[in-house]
Amino acid sequence: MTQQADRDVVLEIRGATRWYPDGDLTIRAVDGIDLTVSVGEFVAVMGPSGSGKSTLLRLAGGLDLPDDGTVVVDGVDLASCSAAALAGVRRRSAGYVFQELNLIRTLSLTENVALPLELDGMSFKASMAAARAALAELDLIDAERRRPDQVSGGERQRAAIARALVGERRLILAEEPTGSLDSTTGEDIMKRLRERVDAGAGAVMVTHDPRHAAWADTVVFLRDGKIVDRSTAGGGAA
Ligand SMILES: Nc1ncnc2c1ncn2[C@@H]1O[C@H](COP(=O)(O)OP(=O)(O)OP(=O)(O)O)[C@@H](O)[C@H]1O
Repeated sequence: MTQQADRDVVLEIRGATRWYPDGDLTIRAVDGIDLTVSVGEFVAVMGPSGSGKSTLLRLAGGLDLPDDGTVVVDGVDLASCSAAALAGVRRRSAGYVFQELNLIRTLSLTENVALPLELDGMSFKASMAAARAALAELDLIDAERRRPDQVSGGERQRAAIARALVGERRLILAEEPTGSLDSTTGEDIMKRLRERVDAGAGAVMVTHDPRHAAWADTVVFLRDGKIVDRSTAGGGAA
């Protein structure tokens, strides 16, 4: 692999295993998973309830650490990080779109998107400028001064994607990002996410909806914590 190719890898998971005690038994929520994601690559994760999708996403974002195996985000091995360094990776490298979005209700969309940068020590002025650029990429600049409850559900989703990818971040981890949106708005969100990935990010998205998975390049299917199938998807091609 060339150095250039190495730099394009934003997520490298090797043999990741995460287990939970369950009485006398052990639940292997994630059981020896390998997954590599590069810039420009969109991976959808599907599988039945309890198959390990959320656990895998949490490991990828450093919200949880594996009991075995390695997770490398943007060249940083998360196991070697202190708690502070791990928080830094979450602010600088990997952005998470939670199902419930977690936008702060009292802040404008720009302030919401700027927040991770400000927390990372960037000046107010520079972080607001970067937030506006991230909002503009998702066609939200006209709504930048509004608060989350003053915009549509689709606009809130787009703002959450902008926040996940503001600044230098190149990895977006999304949990069913279309939530309760109607199907037209849901498709629009997928299209935006696809465009943002094509512009220079890697994405891993957990979804139950095959129409949304069709926007990905690769779909991985989990069962009992293992990848049981990988297939090539349409990447959004009509
Ligand atoms: N904190 C925890 N403590 C104990 N068991 C857990 C914990 N988190 C997850 N599990 C178990 O690990 C397995 C995988 O859970 P996970 O939430 O990753 O599945 P999922 O595929 O995301 O499910 P769903 O589609 O229902 O959200 C399940 O058996 C679950 O009960």
